[in-house]
Amino acid sequence: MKILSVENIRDLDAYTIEHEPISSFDLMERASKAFVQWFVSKVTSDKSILVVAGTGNNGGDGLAVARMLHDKKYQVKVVIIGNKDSGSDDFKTNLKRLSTQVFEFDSEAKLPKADIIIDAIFGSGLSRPAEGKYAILIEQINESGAEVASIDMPSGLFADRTTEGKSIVRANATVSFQLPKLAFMLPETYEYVGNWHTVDIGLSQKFISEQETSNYYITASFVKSLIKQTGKFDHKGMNGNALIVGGSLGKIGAAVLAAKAALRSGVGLLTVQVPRVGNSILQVAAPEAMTILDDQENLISSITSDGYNAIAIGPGLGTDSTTVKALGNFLTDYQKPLVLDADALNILSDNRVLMELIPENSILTPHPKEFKRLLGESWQNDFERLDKQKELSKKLKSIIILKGAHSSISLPNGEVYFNSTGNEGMAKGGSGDVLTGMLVSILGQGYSSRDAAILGVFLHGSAGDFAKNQLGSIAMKSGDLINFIPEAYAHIC
Ligand SMILES: NC(=O)C1=CN([C@@H]2O[C@H](COP(=O)(O)OP(=O)(O)OC[C@H]3O[C@@H](n4cnc5c(N)ncnc54)[C@H](OP(=O)(O)O)[C@@H]3O)[C@@H](O)[C@H]2O)[C@@H](O)CC1
Ligand SMILES: [K+]
Repeated sequence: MKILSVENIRDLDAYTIEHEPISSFDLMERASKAFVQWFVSKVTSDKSILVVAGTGNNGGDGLAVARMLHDKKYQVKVVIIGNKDSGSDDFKTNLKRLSTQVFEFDSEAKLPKADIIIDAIFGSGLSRPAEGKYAILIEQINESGAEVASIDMPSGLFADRTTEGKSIVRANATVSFQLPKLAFMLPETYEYVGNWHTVDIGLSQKFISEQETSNYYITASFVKSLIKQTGKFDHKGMNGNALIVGGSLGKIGAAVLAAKAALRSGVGLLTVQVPRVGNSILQVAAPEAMTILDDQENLISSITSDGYNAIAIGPGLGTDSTTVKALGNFLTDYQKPLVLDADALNILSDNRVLMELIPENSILTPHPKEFKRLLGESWQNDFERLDKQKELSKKLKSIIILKGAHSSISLPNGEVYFNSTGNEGMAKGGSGDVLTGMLVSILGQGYSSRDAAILGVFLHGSAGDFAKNQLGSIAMKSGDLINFIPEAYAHIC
């Protein structure tokens, strides 16, 4: 699913109005109806509602929503902020059609009490940070103790650039029209956006398909379209031959998690290269995998490269100088895309000349701290972090999976795919090792690096969602993710 800029969204509205054709008022009716449909599925009619409306089209939506909820027997009050006489045409028409109580905002008075506030002050038309009486109103909403549902955007938050200042509505939920906004993907906006949803309001699919964008939101149907069909005459050689290099004394578990995840993700043959200390642990924990033993007892001192379709390096690897040397020697000769995680990334960050040796189209999977080390610098806000991620992907000609809520997958061509699966229960040690195993397994089956990254990240998150459903986010552990990989596959195959 594309994530469009505010300019594109405005043009999309205009195009739909002209070409469907539909009047702007009727489009607003459709949008408001979609919001109301979502709202009534969540909120019972015994709750008191306060709609807080600006005088643009977001405010127009708010007034239409107030009318529709009133018709459905909800108790609704409306507070308007701004000059009604200079409001948008559709705002004015909706004001005329409204028969509920309407108050004008008075910054000296208290807001009427309500269980739920519907926030319709500003949407995508925000042109500057909220100040003055708008900031006072937003603070009153945030302090009210009511649950807040925002229409299209939390008022005061910019959709596709960073918002200076803190006068932003803190919504429990945001219902966005048709497409998600870039701001929804970034951790720093979560406290304002809350849980977000999109509702279909029939904006032109033709126009959307013609728009150029570098930002995408990964949907299940998109992931489904990437899956290769398997056949009756497949044999293990056709499903690839992958190698995982990792483990050191005390960290063999990381290699085990990666190996088990790889085996559950469809690879035909799997070999794990571990220090000698890891041999029996691996052979018992993952008997389907073969092992290659390093000469060293407790760490990796050389890396083999012969005959594999895909290689992952990193889980539990450690950063001993012998291992650093081994990685350097390996990278000097090896040309095919790799999966690089955990200590492999830490070694690269500490030995930056090695970064130039990363093969094109490799997949790097840092969490934010590892990303910062890899980048060698910090960022002011999440939008800047995203730009830096794109730049680093281009520079390294590799894919970077920046892990977190809505993990972002940046490609060397500048595109970024944001993940739609996963949950807070996955923020535990070992979760990244599971992802690495899944990625190398999928890459080994002949998927391109891009498709492997998208598939792996989506399925990993989806396995996490199934695990949370069954076990709860507190009790689930990273090893549990592996048990739910089959359900994640079943969901999209
Ligand atoms: N178009 C369509 O067909 C559809 C649109 N839809 C809905 O329309 C919304 C977009 O509507 P919109 O473009 O009218 O912008 P909106 O967010 O209401 O605000 C604009 C007003 O706020 C003002 N303003 C801005 N910043 C300010 C500030 N800091 N402090 C004070 N004032 C400020 C700004 O003033 P100006 O910048 O011109 O000075 C202008 O007066 C969209 O989010 C969705 O909800 C849906 O119904 C689907 C169909
Ligand atoms: K809003």
